[in-house]
Amino acid sequence: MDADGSDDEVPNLVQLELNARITAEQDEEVPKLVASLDETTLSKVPITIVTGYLGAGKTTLLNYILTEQHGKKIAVILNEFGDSIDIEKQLTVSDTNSTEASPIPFVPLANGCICCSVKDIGVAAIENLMEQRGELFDYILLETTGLADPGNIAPMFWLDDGLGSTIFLDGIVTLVDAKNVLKSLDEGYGDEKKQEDEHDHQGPLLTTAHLQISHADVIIINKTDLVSEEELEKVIDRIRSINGLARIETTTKSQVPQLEGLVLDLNAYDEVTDADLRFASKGHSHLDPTITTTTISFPALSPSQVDKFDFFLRTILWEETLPNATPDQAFEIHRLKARIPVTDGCMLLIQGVRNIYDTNEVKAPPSAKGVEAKLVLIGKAVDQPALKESLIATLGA
Ligand SMILES: Nc1nc2c(ncn2[C@@H]2O[C@H](COP(=O)(O)OP(=O)(O)OP(=O)(O)O)[C@@H](O)[C@H]2O)c(=O)[nH]1
Ligand SMILES: [Zn+2]
Repeated sequence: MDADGSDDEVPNLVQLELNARITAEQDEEVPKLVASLDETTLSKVPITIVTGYLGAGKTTLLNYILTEQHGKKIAVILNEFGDSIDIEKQLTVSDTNSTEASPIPFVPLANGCICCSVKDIGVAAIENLMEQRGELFDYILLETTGLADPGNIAPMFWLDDGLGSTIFLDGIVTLVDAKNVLKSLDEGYGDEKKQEDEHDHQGPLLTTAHLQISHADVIIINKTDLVSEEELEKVIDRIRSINGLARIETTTKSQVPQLEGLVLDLNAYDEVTDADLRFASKGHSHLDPTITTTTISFPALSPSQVDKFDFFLRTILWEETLPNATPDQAFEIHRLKARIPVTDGCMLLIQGVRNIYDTNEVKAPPSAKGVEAKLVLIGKAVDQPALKESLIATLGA
């Protein structure tokens, strides 16, 4: 885990101050605290990380979801102080269980969802919260603070099955403020600290906005009411050039047309489909000087090249150097997806975030016959020719 991943201890809960008004109607709908978690019947709960720059519309999205009648039991976790106040103000809060005897800082809502606030985030913390609550939820949504780097958060929740966690990472949704995002990308607007850091290194600016866009599986461009159609097109093009893998949606007031595929059921970390990689492979532009998406295509691997390919990945992700080639510029990989056919009829599906990656070997579908291998990289200087040269040289070595 990298330097920032030090959130191993269970964080303190931030007590929501509730001035609860209990109505008879709500009282009936609010589920009571019952059974504790039963390991044997437990299925894993997907967690979606909702990120986005300051004021982009994260809380607006979560409020929208919490008040909609979608028939789903969603636990919303806020990783910030300010928003607990928003939620308290904006939602009719029922607090049947929070007498002195109950330390649980959840706000149960009329549609079966709950909301709570944590100071720090971590798998243990969230599992504890779920256990405390004694109920199963269909989904967990975690709103990070506006300055969070999702590349540090995602690996915490992207766990191997073997670890027996009760939650799994479904994906990362990044809210973008259509009006301010270009400024944020160009100037690190409101982001002075990052900017100072960047001045120490040379090269184009890497802002929080870049990090939040490059790690996203879904990007919701919000506040479209504040920009013209031309401006919106520019925003979409810039974002697409940074992240060619993410699904992009535009909204006003964070009102997503549906939850499935945009906020829930993203499955962004459990498979790599052809469709996932198709868009990224349509050539790349250089609208953003800092972060870009690039696709490296190469022939299917022979079984003896599989280990060599893995060595290539380990070297670029863990050593941050190129085997058998010299990089022209320092590179930095934020996100990686690959579909690699092997000539023995297997297919390698590879997922990566920062320096962590996971390879799944599946039987290649018939449609994969004669298809090239594709490695998609999102990051800094990932489009330099030396990367492909290194790969080809390593496979041939
Ligand atoms: N004009 C306009 N305003 C919006 C839209 N969506 C949200 N807002 C407003 O923008 C402000 C910030 O929205 P939030 O949802 O609090 O943003 P956030 O990302 O949670 O902000 P932080 O938690 O402070 O980082 C609020 O006043 C919202 O009402 C939109 O589509 N158009
Ligand atoms: Zn917020």
